[in-house]
Amino acid sequence: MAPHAETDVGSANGDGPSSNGAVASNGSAVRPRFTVNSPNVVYSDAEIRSKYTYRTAMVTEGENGTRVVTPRETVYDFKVDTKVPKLGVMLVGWGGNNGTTVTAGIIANRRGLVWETRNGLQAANYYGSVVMGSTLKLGTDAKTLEDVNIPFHDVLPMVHPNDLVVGGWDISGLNLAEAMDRAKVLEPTLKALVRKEMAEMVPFPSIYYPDFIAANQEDRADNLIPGSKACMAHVDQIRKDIRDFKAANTLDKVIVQWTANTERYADIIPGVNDTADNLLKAIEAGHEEVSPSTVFAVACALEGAPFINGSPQNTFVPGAIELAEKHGAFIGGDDFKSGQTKMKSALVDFLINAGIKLTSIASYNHLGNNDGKNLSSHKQFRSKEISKSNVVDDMVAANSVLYAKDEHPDHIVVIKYVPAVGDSKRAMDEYCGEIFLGGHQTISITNVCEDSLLASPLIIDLVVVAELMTRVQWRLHAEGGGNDGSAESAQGGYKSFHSVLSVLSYMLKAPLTPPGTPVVNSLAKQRAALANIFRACVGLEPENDMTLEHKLF
Ligand SMILES: NC(=O)c1ccc[n+]([C@@H]2O[C@H](COP(=O)([O-])OP(=O)(O)OC[C@H]3O[C@@H](n4cnc5c(N)ncnc54)[C@H](O)[C@@H]3O)[C@@H](O)[C@H]2O)c1
Ligand SMILES: O=P([O-])([O-])O[C@@H]1[C@@H](O)[C@H](O)[C@@H](O)[C@H](O)[C@@H]1O
Repeated sequence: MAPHAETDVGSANGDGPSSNGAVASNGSAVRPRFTVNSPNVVYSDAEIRSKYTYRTAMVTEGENGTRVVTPRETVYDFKVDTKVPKLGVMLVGWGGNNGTTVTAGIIANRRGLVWETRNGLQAANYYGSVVMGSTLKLGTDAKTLEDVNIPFHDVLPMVHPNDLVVGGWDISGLNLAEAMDRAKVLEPTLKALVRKEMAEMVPFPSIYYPDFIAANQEDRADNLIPGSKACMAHVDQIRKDIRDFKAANTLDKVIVQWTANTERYADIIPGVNDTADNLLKAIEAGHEEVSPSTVFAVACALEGAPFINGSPQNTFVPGAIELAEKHGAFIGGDDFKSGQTKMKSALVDFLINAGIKLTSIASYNHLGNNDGKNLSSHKQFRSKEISKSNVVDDMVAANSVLYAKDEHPDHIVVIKYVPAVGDSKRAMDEYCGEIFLGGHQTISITNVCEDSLLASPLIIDLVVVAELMTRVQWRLHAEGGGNDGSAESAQGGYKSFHSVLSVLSYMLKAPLTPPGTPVVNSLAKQRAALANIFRACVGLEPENDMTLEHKLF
């Protein structure tokens, strides 16, 4: 089999629809699973259009130190293209633990595999994926007044992960079956079932600039595009790989995700990576401070392929962000939020919103996979330390009752490499807080889980949501303009969301947001933003949890 093969494309276990309302197969417009009965929502063969009133409140200084709060309404039109594309995902670092695990997981789900474990039979599932494993309240049953919940995946037409065509690059040339063995994540019985297919998959050669990842990775770097620093030939080769992969698999779209080793931070140097033009010139000139992940980001922006960074380094230097904006290409990052940080962004939100003064967080974790090995090098650990450390800042800053300006809880992050525990990440956290009248509360958490089995569903969610966002457009609604497209010219054209997809924040430790806009770290708020933006696209109000129907009668 030729190199760069991918997982085959098939329907969801052959037993029914494979995407939201996917009464049609991949690559054609699909009928939604529900319709919204409102004059603000219009369905056509190819689109769902909604008129949505976004309600916020603006606060100004009033007299005598009071504040004045003025409710504000902005009316938007949203438009969702309901054609679910045939989608490819190209992983940078495909032969790593995450890359092999997510690929095997998709094959296992697509084929509806069941395998034997010491605890009995295990069937493939998408647990840990918000899109595939969680639900969303659609409304209240008109007769019983009970909640009606639907799979998150059904709120809008989305790609089904079973239909993803997976490929990618790796500096290690092992085929995916050998790489899966090296990863030591999956049960032998599952590996046996997917081995044949995985053995036919071989990553594209990749770019390797030894200064950016740990020296201990050198011995696996045997599948390389020649050259050890950034150059336009590397950008061009990556663009060509994307195009070839797209053509070979007759794909409508490709999304690229970095799940390769954590790199060291790149220095931000004026004239080198501070603007789009300077970054392109720096690559042209072979500047040593341009990282491989930034070269991938540049190639994707020029190719118009969404690019998501699942590692903590500053891939998105200012020039890379500006380049994506210029080309209207979508980007998202940084660093998959899989275990310890996910707990933290939920727990700290709870503690501070409960009025408990969090005074310290001590976070340790050790792991023995190749990620841990790479992070045992100081500069790479430093990237991770940064992404894991800023995740409570906004929650602390929002509570002026508990914290004075610039006051922060103590927060340390330690990661150690312990080869014997393999992919099983062990995280130990101690949260200390001050309670009523000088009392103290200490919460200790131990979290043991397979690192790659946590990260793989996030890779899927990031791809599915990012793809959907390429099909959502908006414009300000002009009074008198219809929602059916008839008065379109009078209202100005539709445009896409900002290039920086902060809507992906739920899946990422250090969410990238459009320049100058705030970062939201609270897990609950991140999920609400995701769900409510999707609801707005079908003309539904945000879920408000007031349940007045159960209180006022
Ligand atoms: N697993 C998790 O829970 C989790 C959570 C957050 C972030 N991450 C990040 O995801 C990344 C991947 O994790 P993993 O466990 O799969 O690591 P891994 O070391 O098993 O895999 C990384 C792969 O990237 C390859 N690689 C390195 N540089 C490359 C380059 N320039 N081009 C192409 N391939 C390259 C390596 O050969 C390796 O196969 C790491 O940066 C890790 O920090 C993982
Ligand atoms: O997502 P999370 O559990 O907070 O963070 C994890 C770290 O604790 C771990 O050391 C690292 O190797 C993983 O890649 C991941 O970043």
